[in-house]
Amino acid sequence: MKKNLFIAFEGIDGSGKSTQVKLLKDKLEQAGLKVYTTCEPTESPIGKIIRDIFTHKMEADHRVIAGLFVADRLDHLLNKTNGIIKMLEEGYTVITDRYYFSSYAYQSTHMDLNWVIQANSLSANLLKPDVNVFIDITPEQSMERLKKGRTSIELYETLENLQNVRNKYFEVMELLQSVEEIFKTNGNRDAETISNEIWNNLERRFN
Ligand SMILES: Nc1ncnc2c1ncn2[C@@H]1O[C@H](COP(=O)(O)OP(=O)(O)O)[C@@H](O)[C@H]1O
Ligand SMILES: Cc1cn([C@H]2C[C@H](O)[C@@H](COP(=O)(O)OP(=O)(O)O)O2)c(=O)[nH]c1=O
Repeated sequence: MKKNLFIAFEGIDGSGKSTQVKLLKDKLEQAGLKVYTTCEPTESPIGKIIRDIFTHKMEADHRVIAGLFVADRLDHLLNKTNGIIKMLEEGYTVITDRYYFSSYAYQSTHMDLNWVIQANSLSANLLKPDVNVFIDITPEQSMERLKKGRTSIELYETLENLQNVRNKYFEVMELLQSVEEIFKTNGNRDAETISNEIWNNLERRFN
């Protein structure tokens, strides 16, 4: 293993992204790599505004939310202290829980997909993931898991919206299949099985 990769996890809410990020981090560290895990919305002040909107502490139009994600993502990449580009330069393998495919899927359920892709083009031109890992679960499974683990339901967490978002993910993955590396995995299996499948797919990419 020599190359340090940038890996993005994608999927609807509750698909198991953070579980899989952790399992992959453990495997990569056991293989001797330095691993930096991160997420969007980020922990930055812009990310905090987004979280406040999602938890209903603030209100904002969907177009404002789309713009905030564009800014949050650019800071995620370019931040001089812990930006993804800096961490890659320092030799870390970087795993992010969500990246621009999340905007393509979630924001395009409320506005034009091409606008969302254009608005994120600065990020896409700066850094494309070596692989986007898409974990697929049904919106019904998602709602089941969210109900178990949450005390409140966030802005986009309704059955109908998650159905739309999942459809958008498939639409945009097809649209961009020639320019993006995408690995799809069935998230309706036990976490270890999914993790092993992801590992089998990723291992060769490090050589
Ligand atoms: N493969 C799986 N099968 C069943 N439940 C899972 C699986 N992976 C994660 N979970 C559970 O589903 C919930 C959401 O998982 P999480 O990893 O936080 O998803 P996400 O980061 O995509 O929202 C958590 O309660 C987690 O324990
Ligand atoms: C990164 C990103 C997230 N989101 C949404 C998806 C989630 O509903 C919400 C919070 O993301 P996240 O904390 O990853 O939620 P979960 O763990 O439930 O998947 O932000 C967007 O709408 N656009 C984006 O670009």
